[in-house]
Amino acid sequence: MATPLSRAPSLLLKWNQQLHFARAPVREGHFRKAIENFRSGGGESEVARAHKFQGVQSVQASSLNSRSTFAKPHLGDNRISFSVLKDPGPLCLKRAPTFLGHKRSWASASATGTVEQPSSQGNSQMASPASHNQVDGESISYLTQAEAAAIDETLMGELGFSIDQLMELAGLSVASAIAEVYDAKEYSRVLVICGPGNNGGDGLVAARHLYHFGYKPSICYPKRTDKPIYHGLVTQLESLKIPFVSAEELPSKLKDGFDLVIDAMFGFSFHGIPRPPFDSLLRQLVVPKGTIAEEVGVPPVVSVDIPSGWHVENGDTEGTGFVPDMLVSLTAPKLCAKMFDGAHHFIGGRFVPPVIVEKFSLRLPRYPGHSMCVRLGSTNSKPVDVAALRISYVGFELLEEQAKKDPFEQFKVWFDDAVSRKVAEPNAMTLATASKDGQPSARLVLLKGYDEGGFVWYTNYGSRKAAELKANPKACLVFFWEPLHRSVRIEGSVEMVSSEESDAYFHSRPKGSQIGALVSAQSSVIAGRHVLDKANEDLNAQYADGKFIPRPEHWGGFRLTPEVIEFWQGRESRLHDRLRYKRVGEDWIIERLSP
Ligand SMILES: NC(=O)C1=CN([C@@H]2O[C@H](COP(=O)(O)OP(=O)(O)OC[C@H]3O[C@@H](n4cnc5c(N)ncnc54)[C@H](O)[C@@H]3O)[C@@H](O)[C@H]2O)[C@H](O)CC1
Ligand SMILES: [K+]
Repeated sequence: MATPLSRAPSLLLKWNQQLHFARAPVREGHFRKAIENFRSGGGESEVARAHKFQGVQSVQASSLNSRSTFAKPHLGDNRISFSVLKDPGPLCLKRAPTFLGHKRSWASASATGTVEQPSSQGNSQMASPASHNQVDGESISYLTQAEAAAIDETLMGELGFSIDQLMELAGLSVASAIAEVYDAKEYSRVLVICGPGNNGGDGLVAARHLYHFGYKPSICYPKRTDKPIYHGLVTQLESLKIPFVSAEELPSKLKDGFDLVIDAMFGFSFHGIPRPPFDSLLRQLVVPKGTIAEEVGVPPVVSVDIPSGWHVENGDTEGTGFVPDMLVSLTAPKLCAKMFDGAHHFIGGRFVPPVIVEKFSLRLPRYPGHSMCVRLGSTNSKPVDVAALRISYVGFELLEEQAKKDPFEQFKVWFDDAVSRKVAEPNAMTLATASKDGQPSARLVLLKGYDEGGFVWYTNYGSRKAAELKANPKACLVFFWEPLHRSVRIEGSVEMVSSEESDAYFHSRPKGSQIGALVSAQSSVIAGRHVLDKANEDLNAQYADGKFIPRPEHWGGFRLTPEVIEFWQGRESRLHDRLRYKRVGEDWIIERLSP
């Protein structure tokens, strides 16, 4: 059923920048006539061809069917907005030379757009010029190649910016975004691969900022541009003793020399397919499907503005398989960013003045605080197929001949592996308990010690888990060490640790945590955060000047004495290794379980 006009979704069609539209003075009457022509000409095949012509993947061919109605077309600079009776969704239209009887100007005129739901504020008939390219509730603009270049030109023309300035801000944004995601201690060795244009310049600037942030950058800059700005950037890096390495000197597995790679090869002026040596450099950044980056020696990759080698508007049209882990879009994302489904997408370039925002009808996210970058939500409009989320567990095994006879020794081997592989919180474990009548509950707690006597954690004795353990002193602990594809499951009976043990641990904790234990009546309902803040403030005042804080009676440890410990090692094709240790008297027997 057609939507009543008053509630019609509004639509903004943006004319393709490559067209000659601007040369023809267009009047509203012309447009009306064009639309009529378009409709009476039978839109279907035209639309389908337009879709192909534009190669814009996000636009599906959809026709202006008989239910479509246009009202009050509004002509902007190079935009046309109007209301249409049509379900929300993407729309594309094209009309060939006779469109307006104005052959030269309108040849191959085409337009794409997205039909929006009317805003709750009303004005459903007319889209605001700033409302194009909305995605996923995060309404931001995605730029064509021509728009990106036009924004740059305007910034450096009538707005008086210099390229050095913009590049400095772009490079600083990239370094700031990297620092938000990749810790300088863990990802210190950063390889910055720079291309011949301004994207490469952004990489050189980012490398300098990363150095000052505490990283250890190296630069691969195989095609240097002979211009003063680039000479200056190179001199600045050399003065910091930042090494320059040739493409030939790089290890074939980049992971052998670097913890992180910055791809600053090509930005929005890229065309065609990458020429040497960038073609082979890019191949070194590809993680083949079905493999794990770490195992094929590819460190995480951060792309500046565009994943290099991708078509600026259509993405990885060459099927290179290159997908960076992080993309830092500059000014506004380019259309190809819609196809980016890596883990982190940021925008940088907090210098866009309102006049640019208006001129190009930009929608940009708000930057938090004083930050130079802002994280975007997922731009991937595909719904997550949870059932399809799977990784291949390759590289480890757990065979009987390798396993220790004693499960505590085996646990130590795996726990130490998890620590040395820098698993985040390797001592985090799920503790499952059950009430007396069998209602299970589970939560994460931290292991604070283990030996042959059992596995120990501390908590509030008034909490739900403590109550359940009192009523039913049996529990299960589960560890999951994802990077190693390992899990350990421990079942047994639980008892409170001695008060001496609890005292000793309590007083080893930082003062803030000791006071925290006094503040919280864990699992009880409270009126608001202020209750905690107030109690915390009072107790801090009470125990100022290093005064001894006694362990509250309601706080202490539990120890689980295991009867069963199972070690699970993920293996290929779901044929995992499972070894179960069962206590039999003083000994342990080991059984292999089917995966
Ligand atoms: N407004 C901003 O946000 C700013 C962004 N900046 C960055 O500048 C780039 C665009 O820079 P530009 O110099 O125009 O182009 P590129 O860096 O993309 O590269 C052009 C460079 O590459 C060569 N080239 C093109 N295609 C190929 C190919 N197939 N194989 C090999 N080489 C190729 C071409 O010849 C040129 O030499 C933008 O993306 C941002 O990163 C500015 O720093 C500041 C303002
Ligand atoms: K790039």
